[in-house]
Amino acid sequence: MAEVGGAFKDSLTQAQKDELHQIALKIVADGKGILAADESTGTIGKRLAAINLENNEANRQKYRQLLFTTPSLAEHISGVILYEETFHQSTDKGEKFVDLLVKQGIVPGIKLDLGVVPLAGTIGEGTTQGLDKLAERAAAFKKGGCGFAKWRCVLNIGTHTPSHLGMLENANVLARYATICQANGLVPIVEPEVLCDGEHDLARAQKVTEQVLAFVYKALADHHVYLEGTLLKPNMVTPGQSSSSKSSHEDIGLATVTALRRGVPAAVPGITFLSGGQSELDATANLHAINQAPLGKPWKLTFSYGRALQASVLKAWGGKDENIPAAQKTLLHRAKANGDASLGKYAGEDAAGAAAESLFIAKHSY
Ligand SMILES: O=P(O)(O)OC[C@H]1O[C@](O)(COP(=O)(O)O)[C@@H](O)[C@@H]1O
Repeated sequence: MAEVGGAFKDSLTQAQKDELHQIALKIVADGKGILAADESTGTIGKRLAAINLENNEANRQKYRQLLFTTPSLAEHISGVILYEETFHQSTDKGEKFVDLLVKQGIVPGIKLDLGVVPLAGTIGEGTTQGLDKLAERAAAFKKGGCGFAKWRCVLNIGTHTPSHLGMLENANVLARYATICQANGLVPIVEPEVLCDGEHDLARAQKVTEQVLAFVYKALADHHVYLEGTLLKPNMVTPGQSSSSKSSHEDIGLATVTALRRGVPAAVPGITFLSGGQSELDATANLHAINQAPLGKPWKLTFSYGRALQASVLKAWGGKDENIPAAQKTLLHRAKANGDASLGKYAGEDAAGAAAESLFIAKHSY
């Protein structure tokens, strides 16, 4: 298509679109989801501190090696998001992590954003930086074997937030990132995370999520983003962590799918939720309830969890070599539970152990 309405020049060839669409479909294949292992150095430091390990490059490599060498990982994991340092790392035997993942049929992805910075003139809101030289970086990661990317924006619910400016700016930066990714052959995962900090109830969380999604998809349309070659990584709609009202998994499933149906075009192939500090068991049960919600769902609904896939793995490992097989077994167990939940076929499990612990950290600055 050369020009439409005199103002649009399609910048992607059909072959580019087909490639992006195929990658997106592979990531949301039935019963599979994403392992978000892209914690930046500061964030992984907090995870390692919990098991008394020093946050140095050797320990970060050791931990990521444990994750990526898990036998049968690809049964329920279709994509892994990497941090830049991890992208350059290899196993002890010298195999690049990226190659190891590709060999297993897992699509490697890369976190392209460079973190949240304050948005001047707002009440504590932020925007996400990293657009400078983004095309060059995206091209290099594509060449190095990545098939997708991630960019996280953060919005918070308060009496006066998110503001119009906060929603507009974050939607726009996500759209700019998305076009740059697509031009360079990477499927952009668009992540507008509405944090669960606060006393708000389920209805407010739903309304804010709907508004944020409306801004995001308006911006993606304005920037001519090819939706079939994107994925969305949203929060689930839950009451605020400090809310006095508690909601059932079914309520959360219904509120989440209702908000998504109002804001996410059917052209988007898949929605891969973040876990946002929910306990492992809640994140799995809520994903199951979302897939069970009695409403039409034109997209795949699966997981892209960081904490809710890794918390009990870290505990089982504890930094000790002899615990690696047990930790890998734990990862496989959680991946399977979430894979089942993405099909609405999670049978539940014992609430014992680490999986039931809340992973929420108030005012968590990433
Ligand atoms: O602040 P960072 O280091 O970029 O990490 C943010 C984390 O948030 C996520 O987007 C979602 O993680 P959770 O599932 O733990 O909420 C991860 O992909 C990522 O590791």
